[in-house]
Amino acid sequence: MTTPAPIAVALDAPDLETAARWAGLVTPHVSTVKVGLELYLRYGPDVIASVRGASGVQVFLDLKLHDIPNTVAAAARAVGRLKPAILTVHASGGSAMIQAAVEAAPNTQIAAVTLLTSLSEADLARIGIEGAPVDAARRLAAIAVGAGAQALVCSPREVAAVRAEVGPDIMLITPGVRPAGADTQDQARVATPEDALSQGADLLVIGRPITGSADPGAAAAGIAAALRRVSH
Ligand SMILES: O=c1ccn([C@@H]2O[C@H](COP(=O)(O)O)[C@@H](O)[C@H]2O)c(=O)[nH]1
Repeated sequence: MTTPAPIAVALDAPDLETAARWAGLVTPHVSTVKVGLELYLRYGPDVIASVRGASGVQVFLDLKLHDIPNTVAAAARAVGRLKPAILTVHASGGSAMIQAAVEAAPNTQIAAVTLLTSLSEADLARIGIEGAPVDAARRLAAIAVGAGAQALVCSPREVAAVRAEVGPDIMLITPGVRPAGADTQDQARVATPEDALSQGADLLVIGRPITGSADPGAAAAGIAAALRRVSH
């Protein structure tokens, strides 16, 4: 029996049955399943138990909270009761907001999203984030860790620089992961699973390259095997 790979499969499914089926297929191969806005807004808290299933796989709740500190604290407290292993907030919400989430959900790792991986350098410039994305990612990472975030979400292209900024103890989570030659779809700042891992990511978020496959279990197993080759 091999150790599950450090992959969070994004269960971005249109319905609960599909999400639970995908979770069942991938959990022998991966450490984590991720529930995002699509499922949570449709089904609410029940979705967590459904995808956790009998395997008890770690659940990552990707709600990307972004509001005033009092509101984020209340939201983090509410979902913290569901015991997700990880909950996301936007780092751009600022120190007080991140700290409020950390204090409100003490049994969940708060992961601050630096810059969405769907944004290109040109997109970022249009919203006032000029220059190389890595500079803003590092700045946001430092703010988030200073506010108590135990994890960060960043592009695999920026993960080495973010690691240099925050040190070895912070969990670095990278979406924007595509196997070589795969369609990047709406992702802009991407890398392969092997590169993300070798650049220092602790947990790779992968959705459609697995769930869009005819056999999600086999797709997850294939990427997990490729990652094992990198780490040996
Ligand atoms: O910067 C971010 C933050 C979160 N995500 C989420 O990750 C998955 C990626 O899915 P793919 O199908 O592999 O593109 C998705 O749930 C996003 O909401 C992100 O992509 N980028």
